Amino acid sequence: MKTCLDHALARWQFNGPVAIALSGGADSTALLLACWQRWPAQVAAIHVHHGLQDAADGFASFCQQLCQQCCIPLHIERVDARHQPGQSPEDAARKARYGALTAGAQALRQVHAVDVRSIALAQHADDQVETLLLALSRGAGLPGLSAMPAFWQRNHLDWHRPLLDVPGQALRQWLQGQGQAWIEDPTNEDQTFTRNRIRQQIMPALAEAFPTFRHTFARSSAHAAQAQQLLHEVAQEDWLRLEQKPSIRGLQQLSIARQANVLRFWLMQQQERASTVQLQELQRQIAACTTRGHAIHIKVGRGFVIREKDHLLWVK
Ligand SMILES: Nc1ncnc2c1ncn2[C@@H]1O[C@H](COP(=O)(O)OP(=O)(O)OP(=O)(O)O)[C@@H](O)[C@H]1O
Repeated sequence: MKTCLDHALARWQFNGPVAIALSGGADSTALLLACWQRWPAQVAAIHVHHGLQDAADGFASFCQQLCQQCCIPLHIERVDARHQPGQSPEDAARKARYGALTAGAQALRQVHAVDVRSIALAQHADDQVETLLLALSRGAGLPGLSAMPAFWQRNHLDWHRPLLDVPGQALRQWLQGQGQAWIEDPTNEDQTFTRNRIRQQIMPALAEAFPTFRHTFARSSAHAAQAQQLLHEVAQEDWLRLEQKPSIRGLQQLSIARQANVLRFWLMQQQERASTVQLQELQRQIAACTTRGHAIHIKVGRGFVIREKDHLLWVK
């Protein structure tokens, strides 16, 4: 009988060869093994050695053994994922991991002669719901509610999440059916992480109250992603109309919603994000800016938005 995993892989299209981001946990072990069974000559693996946990060596040697057994080319990339002051440890580890996976794809090309075009991550349907709930708990806007995309391009690579429709439990059952072990991450039990509390306390309650919640929540995220795409297109049009400069007069002519949308778009270009309160204050000051002498100086992200003649400027 075909499993959800079989169906997900049957629908998945990628430019080969593909490197699986292999942590040694259940999800990426299942993705690697299932891909290798389907496309034995098209699959490689990258493991990122974080050095964050004492267990990191154990994860790396598990990945090494698994890949050796199946003759799958593996690259292990070491990273220093220590976080900067003010940055969350998980955020630092995630950023370091994406850089390391890109470097790993290059190493597979150079050292193993595998011409990797795509990287696949093993996040599944439960991870998607957790991401959406975390976004809701932060009061996120549409970008956060869109949750994780199944496909994007970055650094000349295609990035995929082919398992977003597959429940986590189905992956573990599939591995058990194959007699394949995996490594259980000891931090998954740690209730100080919000994600773990969601997994252990909220997900079972959701399953009881709304049996199809994975599917319907994913549909809501897809609607949010589509609406966000529209907002992005509107921002691009407004930005062109402003002649690609945040002119105060031009901004004043937009509705409050369009103004907020194009301001976020402009700040994104500076790699910055305004909090809701900062954006509201900025808009209040733009509205009040009716005389030559009106100064603007507002903290936004790691810098300030200031008035420079007829325009806004973002400075550090
Ligand atoms: N150390 C790592 N090396 C390579 N890829 C990783 C590593 N850690 C995570 N990934 C990839 O990122 C995905 C999401 O990571 P996350 O930490 O959310 O999940 P995980 O609990 O490690 O998943 P898994 O059950 O696959 O271990 C993983 O499914 C995997 O594809």
